[in-house]
Amino acid sequence: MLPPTVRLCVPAAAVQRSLRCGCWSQRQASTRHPDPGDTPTPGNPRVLITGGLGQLGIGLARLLRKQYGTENVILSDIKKPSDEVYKSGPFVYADVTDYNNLRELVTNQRVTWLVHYSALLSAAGEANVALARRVNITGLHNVLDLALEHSLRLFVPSTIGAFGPTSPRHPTPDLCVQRPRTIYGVSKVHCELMGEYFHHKYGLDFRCLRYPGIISADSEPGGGTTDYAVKIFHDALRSGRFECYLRADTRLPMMHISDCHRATLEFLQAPERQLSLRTYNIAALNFTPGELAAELRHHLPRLEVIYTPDRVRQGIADGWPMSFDDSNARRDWGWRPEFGLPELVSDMLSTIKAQTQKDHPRTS
Ligand SMILES: NC(=O)c1ccc[n+]([C@@H]2O[C@H](COP(=O)([O-])OP(=O)(O)OC[C@H]3O[C@@H](n4cnc5c(N)ncnc54)[C@H](O)[C@@H]3O)[C@@H](O)[C@H]2O)c1
Ligand SMILES: C[C@@H](O)[C@H](N)C(=O)O
Repeated sequence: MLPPTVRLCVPAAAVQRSLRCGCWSQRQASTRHPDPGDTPTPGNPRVLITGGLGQLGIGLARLLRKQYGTENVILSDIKKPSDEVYKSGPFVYADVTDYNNLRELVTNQRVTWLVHYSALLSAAGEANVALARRVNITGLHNVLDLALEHSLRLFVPSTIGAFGPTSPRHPTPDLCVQRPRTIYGVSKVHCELMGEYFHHKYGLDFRCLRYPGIISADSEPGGGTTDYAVKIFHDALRSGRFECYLRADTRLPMMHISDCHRATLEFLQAPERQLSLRTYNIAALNFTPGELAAELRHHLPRLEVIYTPDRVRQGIADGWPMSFDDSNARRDWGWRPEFGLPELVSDMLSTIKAQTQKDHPRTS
């Protein structure tokens, strides 16, 4: 429960900001208007996903829509959706750096859960630190204020990138030294701490999972250090050759996208009394590029991989965890991954082949 002074104080700050920032009506054109529909209840939330057109958002929306109904899950982004996404359910333009834009959306659509996916990932952040600060830090402040003002359940993912070279790396526990050396990592530690602070001080229902590198077949990664583990599948099938920007022995925690989406849903649904932490590591597997290539060669024996380490991404990976200790998530809310390395590789290959067959029926 918020103390009365805080309840009064947060909306006042929001109103001041809304006066400074102006309005957002020019963006209505790109909106597939959601139907505000049934009254949201704790068992039937109304969910807004920010940054929803990246690697993770569309798949999570699909899962949440199965559970809570298509009209109750609104995807948003600053990018234009494909026809398929646009037709699949509600989509609205939302720039997370624009507080008024978000506030109007949350109010008009009676949003009760906010999944905040907008971010610049690790490599993209190093390439544009100023933009990463704006999207990852200002954007986060906007959603935290909104979540507090409207009593939302707020889910924000963190990452293996929230740790740095001085953290224990093999395995990395939930609670330990966190001194990341990327703007991405710094913004995620800031997020973890701000969310937990708002939870302890004002009772905000803040929930955060530290995701490993996520591997998906039908959505592209958006500028991270772990992207190689997606691209290798596409190049292996297309040309039988892959040039890797990490050394063969660079071990990182990874996860199949289905496990990531299921973990997110299960964590969002977990009763508050079961959560002893607000930020949890989740793990599935960890491997090196060399081990991934060896597993791929069980299917494609002639695969050729050459290693040309990229200074920036190798530097980032060298300071990240090699494996994650997720025992708290397993104990508190029953987290269990399903995909090991052989299952992940088989699934990626068959999904990409099926996709290619669908897109180019004569060439495959
Ligand atoms: N994919 C992974 O391996 C991974 C691992 C750990 C954590 N995460 C976290 O999960 C979340 C989603 O990751 P993803 O892989 O889908 O990222 P992504 O880079 O693929 O997508 C991010 C989306 O944010 C959008 N965006 C950028 N600026 C914006 C703005 N001003 N307003 C609104 N949207 C904006 C982009 O258009 C993009 O669609 C991120 O917070 C990321 O840190 C991802
Ligand atoms: C690990 C994760 O946060 C993201 N895939 C990145 O490499 O930046």
